[in-house]
Amino acid sequence: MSLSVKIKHDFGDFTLDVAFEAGPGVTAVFGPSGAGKTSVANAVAGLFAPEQGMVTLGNRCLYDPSARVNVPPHKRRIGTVFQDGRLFPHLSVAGNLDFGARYIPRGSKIPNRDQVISLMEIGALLDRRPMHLSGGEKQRVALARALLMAPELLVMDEPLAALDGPRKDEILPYLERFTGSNGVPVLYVSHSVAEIARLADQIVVLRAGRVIRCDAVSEVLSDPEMVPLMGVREAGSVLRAKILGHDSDGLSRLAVSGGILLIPRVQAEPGNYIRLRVLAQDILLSLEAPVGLSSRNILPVMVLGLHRGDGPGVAVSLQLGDERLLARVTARAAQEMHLRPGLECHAILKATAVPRGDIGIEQSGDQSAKA
Ligand SMILES: Nc1ncnc2c1ncn2[C@@H]1O[C@H](COP(=O)(O)OP(=O)(O)OP(=O)(O)O)[C@@H](O)[C@H]1O
Repeated sequence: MSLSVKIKHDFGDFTLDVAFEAGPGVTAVFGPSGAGKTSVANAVAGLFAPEQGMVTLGNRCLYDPSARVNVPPHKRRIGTVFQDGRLFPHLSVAGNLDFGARYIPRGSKIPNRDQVISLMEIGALLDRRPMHLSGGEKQRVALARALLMAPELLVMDEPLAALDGPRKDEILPYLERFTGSNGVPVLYVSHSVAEIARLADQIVVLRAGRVIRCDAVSEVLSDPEMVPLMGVREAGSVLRAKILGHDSDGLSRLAVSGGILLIPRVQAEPGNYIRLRVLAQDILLSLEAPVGLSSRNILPVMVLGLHRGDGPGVAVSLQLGDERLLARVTARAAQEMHLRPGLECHAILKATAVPRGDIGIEQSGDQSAKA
């Protein structure tokens, strides 16, 4: 099932002019505040009718003003999850979960209610009203409700934005299960690079109402040209790694394309795949293979390109096996080391540089989508 979006709308002092295709898996819509992300999500969900354009899902046209087509939100087969949960306050959790079922067309493949409840661990909450739920619990119920509508697409608009840091970390594994287990494509609006690195497969980057990039997450996040938009502290790459084993000293051994990495113990069994976000600022470069260094993570890489920003830093994209790595060094170091495309060198990553929040466990049903 693929989503095709082509919309144009003049808000007066802001023009939205966006076109992209989203395939299976999770497609992030990323951009700074005011770039048009929510307007895109609303146009897809049927909550906003742009002046021109077309929205199609699979072979169904959902919106085409020139042909007077505007399928109402509840008939679009799109599950929505917003920042504030938007649960019905007068219904219990069970009532909220069952609400969407009335709009499921006959013959649809309906998800198993008990399985969804257990996936989101909300079995103990079924009799409660939303006002008696925590922010994280509300979002888990909203996720379950969206899934139980048997949607053909899920639209999530900043589903974690209203939660504080620890609450975000708590709900991210549910989102991973959610996006990884059901095979329904997801349009995920966020301005958080960390969330996108962990959850998304593709990314549509918006700036001032236009699409400036639409590609695989691993490509976009490791592109040095994207660093100004991501923010220098957030810039980094996403690596797919297989857990080889857990050592007795508390480190896990991972195979990444092009080498082996050691990082603090990962909470998943050997054989599983994880995605690892490696920040550009946590990578050192060395022309020679370093000896006598405390870091065990020394990977052979080749310089692909450099991007000089306004500050003292240079973003360096690197080829690591089949993957891309992004490093940030000072312009002075880049000059003195004569860093240039084609140069072979060594990337060094401190084992403790990858925080737990930057590790996503891939769900077994989703290997192909995240490959
Ligand atoms: N109904 C409206 N009337 C006038 N302008 C609007 C309307 N809706 C959105 N806009 C404008 O369109 C632009 C994009 O808004 P939108 O909410 O889609 O951006 P966003 O990327 O989701 O931003 P944020 O991350 O801050 O939520 C903004 O400049 C906003 O002021």
